[in-house]
Amino acid sequence: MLEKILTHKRAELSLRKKRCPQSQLEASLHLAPPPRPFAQALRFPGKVRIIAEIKRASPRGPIRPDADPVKIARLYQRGGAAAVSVLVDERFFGGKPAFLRLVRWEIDLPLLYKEFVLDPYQVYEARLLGADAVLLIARLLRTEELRMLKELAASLGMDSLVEVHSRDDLQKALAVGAEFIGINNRDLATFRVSLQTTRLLRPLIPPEVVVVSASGISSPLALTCLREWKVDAALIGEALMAAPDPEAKLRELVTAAEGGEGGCSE
Ligand SMILES: O=P(O)(O)OC[C@@H](O)[C@@H](O)c1c[nH]c2ccccc12
Repeated sequence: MLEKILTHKRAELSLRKKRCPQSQLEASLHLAPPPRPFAQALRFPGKVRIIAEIKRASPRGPIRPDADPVKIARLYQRGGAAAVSVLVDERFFGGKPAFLRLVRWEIDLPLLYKEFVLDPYQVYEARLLGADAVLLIARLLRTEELRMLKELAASLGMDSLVEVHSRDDLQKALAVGAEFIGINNRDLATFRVSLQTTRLLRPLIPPEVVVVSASGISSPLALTCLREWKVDAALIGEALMAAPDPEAKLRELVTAAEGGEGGCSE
């Protein structure tokens, strides 16, 4: 599946570059709303902050296919999210780049451009749409590519959330000096999810790095564990998007993330 996504993404990119060349994106950057700090908005020792994700579908199928991204963004802001992640991939995740621009007008929270970023073109696009951070998946990029994209994002005022799933990925992230790391509990090739990925990789990350745990987080108990493991933030998509009342679900999770009762029994 991952190969299929990447093949499609490369074809899509070459088409989009023809329609709107990178030079045009670069020339329009002055029109973008100014970038805001993303990673630092998540630092709250003793608490886990929540990055709520707007995700209408996943490669496994539809989640909330007709969801209005603007309405969901408003619910997320009201429900206590610290930041919002917007899926922009259309083919596999039901997103659209335009969602990010619409959400940027609607709410004040920092925004993450959630995409399979392979090319500088996408980093310029992210900024033009109003993103404050971009996702860079270590597994998909060589160390030098990762470094180059991270530096480009920084030069445009954005943070890079470097996503890791293994020790090899983490080594790459640390080699490029990532100060913002996302541990993906889901293996992108097999879709298997385990919170243990966070438990195992967290201690290998230096304390000054802002750490996010992503994927498969759906219960107050999971948040209690993440708090015990000293993770700064949890990135949550499906559990919120699939809930009958996403705002109520978010409030329930925020309460646990800020220090509810009970210990982690994982
Ligand atoms: O819906 P979940 O299980 O809460 O997961 C959210 C997020 O972690 C997931 O959407 C994700 C993590 N890394 C990605 C890379 C590309 C696309 C999507 C993702």
